[in-house]
Amino acid sequence: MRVRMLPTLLILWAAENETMKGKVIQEQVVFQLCELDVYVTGYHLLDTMFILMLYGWSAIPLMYLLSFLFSKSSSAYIKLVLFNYLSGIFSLLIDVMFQSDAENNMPNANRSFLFKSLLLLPNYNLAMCIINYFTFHQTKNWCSKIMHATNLKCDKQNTEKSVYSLEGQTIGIYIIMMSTIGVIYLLLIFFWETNVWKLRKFLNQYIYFGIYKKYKKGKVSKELSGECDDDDVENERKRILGQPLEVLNSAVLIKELTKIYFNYPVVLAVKNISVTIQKGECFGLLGFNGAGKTSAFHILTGEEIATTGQVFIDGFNITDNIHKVKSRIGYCPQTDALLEYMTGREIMIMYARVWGVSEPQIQLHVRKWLGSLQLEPYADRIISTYSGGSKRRLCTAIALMGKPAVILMDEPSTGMDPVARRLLWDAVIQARESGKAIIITSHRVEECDIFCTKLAIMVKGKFVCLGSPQHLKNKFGKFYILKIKINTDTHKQTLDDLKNFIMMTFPGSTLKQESKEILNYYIPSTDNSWAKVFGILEDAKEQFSLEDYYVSQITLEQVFLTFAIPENKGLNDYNNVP
Ligand SMILES: Nc1ncnc2c1ncn2[C@@H]1O[C@H](COP(=O)(O)OP(=O)(O)OP(=O)(O)O)[C@@H](O)[C@H]1O
Repeated sequence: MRVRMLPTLLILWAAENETMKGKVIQEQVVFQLCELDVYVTGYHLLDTMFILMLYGWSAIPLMYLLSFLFSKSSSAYIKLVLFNYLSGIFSLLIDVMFQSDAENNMPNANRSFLFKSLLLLPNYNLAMCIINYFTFHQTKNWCSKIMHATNLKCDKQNTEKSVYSLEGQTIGIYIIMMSTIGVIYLLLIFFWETNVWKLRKFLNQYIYFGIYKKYKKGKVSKELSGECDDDDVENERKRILGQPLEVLNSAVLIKELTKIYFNYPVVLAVKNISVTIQKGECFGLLGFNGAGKTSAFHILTGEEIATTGQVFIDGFNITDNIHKVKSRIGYCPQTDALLEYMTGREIMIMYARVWGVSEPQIQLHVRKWLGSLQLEPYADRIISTYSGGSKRRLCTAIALMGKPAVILMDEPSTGMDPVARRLLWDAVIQARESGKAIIITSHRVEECDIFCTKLAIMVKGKFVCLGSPQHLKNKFGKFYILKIKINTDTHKQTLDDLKNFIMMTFPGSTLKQESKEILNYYIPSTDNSWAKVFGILEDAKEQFSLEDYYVSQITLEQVFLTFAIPENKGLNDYNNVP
């Protein structure tokens, strides 16, 4: 048994590794090592190749099918490699144990079921092909040499039959099984690919959510009501609910979108959000870690199913027309989705073809996008050699190229240096101005301030504010930032007088920071026009011999940070602003 198992296991190892070319080389090395000429001499090499090709035909679809069980590629890779090794080894052990143990008490029906089940495993079929092929030819060989061997079945019936026959120790049944299960697994993949979306939709929207709603009625009506304290968010919601789809006529329409992860414990990631994004608009989704941005984003890209609510992209409902929607979006995911063994130019050409750019135009089109993100110098290098920032730039170029109606970018500037970031901003502004709708998530608030025309800040799955960056700054930043640079030789009494002057002239102001040279105040903007503030400070500059002063509006980042304090309901309270 050991003699039969060793080459078989080695060949299994060879067959499971990497490319077909690699397999053939490994296989020849194994045959040479084990001195198994029977697999390579004469036309036998063709038989061996045929067996290995059928193994690939059946194993690859099975691995693809099983990969749906995993959400992470790394764990899928490790577990499927283990599955391959173990299924090969154990199926063979089971076969050998039960075939050789005649006194086994297992009923025949069970034994037959067990063997039939093993035939569904490509590794078992491969192993049996290899073993039986060897045994068949070796027996034939010995029979031709030792004419009257007593313990060998050297009768004509045995020696003249084909190795592909279905009787005795031959490989016919295993060849048929590998061919058949390859087709079956491919059909299952096709069925899964075409129906998984409907199945997930049914499970999420009707089964899981139905049960959840039944047992958590109070929580659902409280958390998922969609009502919001902020008037902009509330007005947008009412506008969307009150108008028909045709009137809203938006590139992206998100209507009462909710996402619940039905794990343990259940997570309400997105809670009834509504917003429209028009063509030529760039919508920035801001929020702290865990706010629900990525969940909302994944629904827009079709990676996740919405639990309730609707999303329309370019007029198509994402839940009913996922394939049409996918062909209308450009997507730059958070993790670089690149084929690492292609060059930058090759991958761009591939995507240009996917987008349907005509062949004569492809080179020009690709050159334009490579140039716009300054990727030309690396264009002919393999992607795995790119730096993190260059990979992000390539992902951005792929998302922006072609003719998508909507572009989705998940933290596109992560890992980019300031120059690359500028290029990205220019490219996004250009795409926006060409009439595309862009949705972007970013932790860089200043970035959203530059190119977003509309912003929403998400906190615990809900929008807490909505509007243009300037609108948000005006609305939530009801104070100015005043920085006063004092002379280093200013007397302490003069400094105290200056502080009293500011407090008296701008009641309600707060001294946020004080250093040897700089006083940093937040002063209320209500009742204090820019002209009035500058007029007062010009006088104060003379009176207190100030070196300089600087008045500015609150930054978007400071607006964003006000939402970091959960109890900060009065967002105009600048004592809470960091
Ligand atoms: N697949 C998942 N299964 C269960 N819970 C999830 C899953 N994905 C996200 N969550 C949970 O949903 C909530 C929102 O997560 P999400 O990733 O959408 O937030 P985010 O705003 O994108 O955060 P970050 O800025 O860190 O990417 C979190 O509580 C998170 O733990």
